[in-house]
Parts: sequence; C-alpha cells; structure tokens
Amino acid sequence: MATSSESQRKSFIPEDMTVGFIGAGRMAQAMARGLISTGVLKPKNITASDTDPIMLNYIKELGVHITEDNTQVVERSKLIVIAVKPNVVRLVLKDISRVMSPDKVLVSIAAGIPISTIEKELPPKTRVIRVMPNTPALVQAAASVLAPGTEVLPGDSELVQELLQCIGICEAGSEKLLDAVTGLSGSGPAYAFAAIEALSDGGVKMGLPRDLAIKLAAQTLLGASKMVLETKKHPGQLKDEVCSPGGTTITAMHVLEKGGFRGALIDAVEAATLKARELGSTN
Ligand SMILES: NC(=O)C1=CN([C@@H]2O[C@H](COP(=O)(O)OP(=O)(O)OC[C@H]3O[C@@H](n4cnc5c(N)ncnc54)[C@H](O)[C@@H]3O)[C@@H](O)[C@H]2O)C=CC1
Ligand SMILES: O=C(O)[C@@H]1CCC=N1
Repeated sequence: MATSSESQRKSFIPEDMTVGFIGAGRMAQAMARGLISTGVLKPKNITASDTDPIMLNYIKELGVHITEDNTQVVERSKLIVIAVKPNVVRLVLKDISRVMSPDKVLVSIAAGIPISTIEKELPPKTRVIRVMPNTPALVQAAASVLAPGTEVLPGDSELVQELLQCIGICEAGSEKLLDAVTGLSGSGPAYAFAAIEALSDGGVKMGLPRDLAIKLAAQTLLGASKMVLETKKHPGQLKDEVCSPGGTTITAMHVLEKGGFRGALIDAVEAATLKARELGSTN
C-alpha cells in the first residue's frame, strides 16, 4: 500500500501530456504500448512518425496518431523521443531543428550518440535528455538510465524519469555511464533470451517437451531476478544457497566455470559497451 507521503507525492506528468516518437520501430512500439497499457498516456496524445508505412501501420493499431512527417511529431508533442537507429539521428535532427522550441523536451534513446552531438544539431536552449531503455518496456519491466543535457529545466529529468518508471525502473545518472548501461541492460535482454533458449535446449536434450522447457527456463530467470531485487542479497550468496554440498548445482556450476560462462558474459558487456562508444564516434 502507498504511504500517505507517496500518495501525495507531486506528479510531474501533466494530464494532457503529449508524447511523440520519431521512428516507430521496435523500441517506440514497446515504449508506446507500455505507456498506454499503464494508462499514463492516452493513445490520442501520442504521435509517431516513420519513413516505412509498414511500421506506421503496426503502431497505428495502438490508436496513436501517425504521420510520415517528422516535423508534425514535434509540432503535436511536448516530449519527443528520437527512436531511430544511431546512423539516422543527425539526419532526423536536421529535419526537425526548425520546429524545435524551448517549451519542448527532446529525449534520445539512440545507442552511443552523445548529448553534445544532439545539442549541436538543434537550436540553442533545446532541452535534451539522453536515455538508455530496453525492450521489456513492452511489459512494464524496462531497465532505463537517463542523463540530462546542458539546457534542461528543473522538473525535466523528473518528468522523464516518472514516465519511464511507469514502464519499469529508471535511474538518473551521468552521461559517462550510458555506453556501459547500453552494454549491460540495453543489449542485455538479448543475452537473457539466448540463455532461456539454451537452457530450454538442455531441458529438451534431457527429455522435456519444448514448451515446458521454455516456460521453466523463463520462470527460473524471472524468479531469480525477483529474488535479487526483493531480498537485496548479493547474487553470489543466493547462488550459494542453491548449491548443496556434493549436489547437482555445484556440479553444474563447475561445468559452467570450465566453459567460461562468467568470462563470456563480462566480455559480452565489454564488447557491447565498446561498440556503443564506436557508434558515438562514427555517427
Ligand atoms: N532495440 C533495442 O533493444 C534498443 C534500441 N535502442 C535504440 O533505439 C533506437 C531504435 O532502435 P529500434 O527500435 O530497435 O530500431 P528499429 O529499426 O526497429 O526502428 C527504427 C525505425 O526508424 C525508422 N526510420 C528510419 N529513418 C527514419 C527517418 N528519417 N524518420 C523517421 N523514421 C525513420 C525505421 O523505418 C524504423 O522503423 C536505436 O537508436 C537504438 O540504438 C535503445 C535501447 C534498446
Ligand atoms: O543493438 C543495439 O544497437 C541496440 C542498442 C541497445 C539494444 N539494442
């Protein structure tokens, strides 16, 4: 139950909040669907643009306004989310620069693209916030980190954080963290999906039906994640609590160690982080 101080906490999201997505692909669809299903945004207050009519048709199913004109998204929205691939960001910013005004907030979710690059393409005083979310936004389980630009006003970061907290967790951080956030939680759902698939392959190999194996693998990752978040115990301690002396789990952990399981995950996060940095310097 919410405490009285929580229920009285000021909301930064106005009743008539309007949000626009430039690029109506996977992330825009996940975020729009997540925000609509929590009830925090009305579909009529969302506008999405894309150069691909097929993507526009998908997102239209949510009841949002669609357009092929990126400037219309800006004109119709208080908060504009840049959700195109990193190599298209500059082009889009040039496209919308003449209609951006200081009463709007621009959020970029593009991997690697620094705030300074975004601010340079837009009129002075443009309020920019860079965010790294992830696809579980679709089911209100996103992990996001935001970093404010140089021109944000009091309340801007809080507004974006509150919106993102409607679809998961959102931490405020500094920009220097964002490439590593990309390598860990931005790309991380793919690592987890691969783990679920591989675990279920193991189950199938040992005789389980595929659908049961996938369900058990997914629920096991979900349950383990909830235990880390809710018990606040160190994951190493929780791992130890599963490992009975001389038992099945420690035997399997030995196999994982020999296979370089932890090293592979550390390498994966490092590689994705370095790639995010590279995207920032080449785009
Ligand atoms: N997919 C993911 O898990 C995550 C992606 N991101 C970032 O989000 C951004 C979008 O990624 P996705 O949604 O995966 O890509 P996507 O390819 O699914 O969507 C991008 C959309 O932009 C459209 N587009 C291309 N040029 C355009 C233009 N000039 N004007 C308007 N729309 C245009 C494309 O047709 C496409 O539908 C990227 O910058 C990525 O780094 C961030 C976090 C997670
Ligand atoms: O793979 C990518 O580049 C994007 C950024 C984070 C997740 N997907």
